[in-house]
Amino acid sequence: MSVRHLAILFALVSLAVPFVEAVPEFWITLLIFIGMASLVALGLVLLTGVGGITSFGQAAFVGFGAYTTAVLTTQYGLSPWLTLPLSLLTTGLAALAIGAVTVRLSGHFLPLGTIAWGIAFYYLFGNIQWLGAYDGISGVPPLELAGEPLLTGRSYYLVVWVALFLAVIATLHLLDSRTGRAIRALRRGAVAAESFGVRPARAKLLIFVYAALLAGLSGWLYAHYQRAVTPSTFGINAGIEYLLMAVVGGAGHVYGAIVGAALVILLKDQLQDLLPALLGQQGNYETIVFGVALVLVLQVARDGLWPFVARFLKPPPPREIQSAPELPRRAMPAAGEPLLEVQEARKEFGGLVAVDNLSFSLQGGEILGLIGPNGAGKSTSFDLITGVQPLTAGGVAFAGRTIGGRGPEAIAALGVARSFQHVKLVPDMSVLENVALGAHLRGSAGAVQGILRLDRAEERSIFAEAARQVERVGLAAQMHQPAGSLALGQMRIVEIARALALDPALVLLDEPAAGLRRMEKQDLADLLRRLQADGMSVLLVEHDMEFVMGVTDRLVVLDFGVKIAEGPPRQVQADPAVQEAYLGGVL
Ligand SMILES: Nc1ncnc2c1ncn2[C@@H]1O[C@H](COP(=O)(O)OP(=O)(O)OP(=O)(O)O)[C@@H](O)[C@H]1O
Repeated sequence: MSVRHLAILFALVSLAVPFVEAVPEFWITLLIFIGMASLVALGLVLLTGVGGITSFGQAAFVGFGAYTTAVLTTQYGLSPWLTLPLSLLTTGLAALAIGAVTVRLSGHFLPLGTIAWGIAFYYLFGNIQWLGAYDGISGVPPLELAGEPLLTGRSYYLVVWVALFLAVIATLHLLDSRTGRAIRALRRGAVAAESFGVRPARAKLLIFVYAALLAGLSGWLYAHYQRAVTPSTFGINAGIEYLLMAVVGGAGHVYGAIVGAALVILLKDQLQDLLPALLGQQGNYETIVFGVALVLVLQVARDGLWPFVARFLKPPPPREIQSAPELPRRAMPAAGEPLLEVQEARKEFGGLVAVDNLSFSLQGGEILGLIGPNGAGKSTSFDLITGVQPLTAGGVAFAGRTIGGRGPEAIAALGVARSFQHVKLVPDMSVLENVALGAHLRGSAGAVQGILRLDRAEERSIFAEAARQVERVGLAAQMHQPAGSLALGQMRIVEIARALALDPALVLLDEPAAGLRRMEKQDLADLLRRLQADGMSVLLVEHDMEFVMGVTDRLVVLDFGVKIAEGPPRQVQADPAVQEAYLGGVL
């Protein structure tokens, strides 16, 4: 059975539950809570599991959704269905404001930030008199459907679970879209994603707001089910429980959210009776058990429980490549015209001058080698050209435009693509999907189009292009394998395919031949010559001198950040200063 079949079966069975008389009311209540919690956990799967943003404060957004509808229905007499968009709007705006500050935090400051506002909102809800202070708001009206109030658990159950299934479908669609690829790429660090046009702060804010909206929806459902709201439901304890659900179920796996929510809620229900009976006194002991469980899960099964379930299921079939209209191509610069001009570029790291007033130029259709001993400043030069590192002084111009000082996305948009010395692929994404990320800037579909599946035509074109580039670099046989399963040398070639998917005028390749066998190096040299014949320019950093000598038109040699030679390969090879820099060993 495949994941898809299991999901459909599960959906059918769960939607049939309220119609089965034999299911006790008590179970219906538990299942309603599982459904509402799954919505929050689903947001966390995207936010924490996929996007790498650990949030302890998600319960506060449940509170925003719940309080908005409680206030609007009890104090202003609005109909509950009318308050749904307003609850989502309030939650979304709150998330935009909080997220704009939070997602920019790095390392442990980010989860700490979420704890801080998780606690802050609990006290805020509890101290505002018109929100009922710590007593909260009661008398929230029930939802009505076709004029009938949904007062029974069985009728409410369907609303909750239909909302959950719609949210699952929306999240699956989002992940399988241009935006989803960008979000998944971000977890492995922002540099590669940025170099292909993803704006990390924007993408992170997007999933922050998306996760908050799911939490707000859960809060809206909660308010009309419980018919009352109190701040204690939306405190930091609840925030920790939601995170536990996502982690136990398998942060990063959409269906793990439901598994985790079910497990935590069922366990909590049992432990709340069992532990006080065992210990002989009342108390929230289940919180301690949850803490221990979280630590154990992180030790034993970092990916949560879903991968254990998925092991028994048929893996999804490889993505089908359908014929689709080609994406628009960029006009290549004229051969021999100046394309890249590096002017007195300087980069200091503290007291260390990594690149020292470096100037060189590269022409359209040229393959230029940037060589030099270890630590000479080659990779730093790449970072300066592609905007990954800001220049300390000097400038860089590309196709007549100043690019020094611009961000990596803006430079990528002009047609500059690169590979990295330390491979930066998303290991659990297929080779094809990794390469498709390279075409990010050639598409335009946003998150909403992705969720509504209005992006299919563009996605077909992006994947057809990605497949072409994978074939172009000779990795057709590995196209559907996870990128992380390839040998290091092949991963470097995948990075070239990803760079080509951007349709660049200039590709910067950082040690592409490292880890390749002799035949593979020959294939790579042939590929570079074919790219050149197509009008592309290449800036190449490479330690394999035989390869460099065979493929480049010209060389620039760096030593301690300073250019010590420049010219045709044979002339540079004979240069005494270059021989000296390499201690006579390599050249
Ligand atoms: N982010 C950084 N912070 C501090 N120093 C750095 C940083 N990046 C590079 N350096 C230093 O700058 C110098 C140039 O490094 P760079 O990686 O550009 O050299 P390279 O020529 O690419 O070397 P290799 O061939 O070994 O990759 C080195 O001394 C390195 O330690």
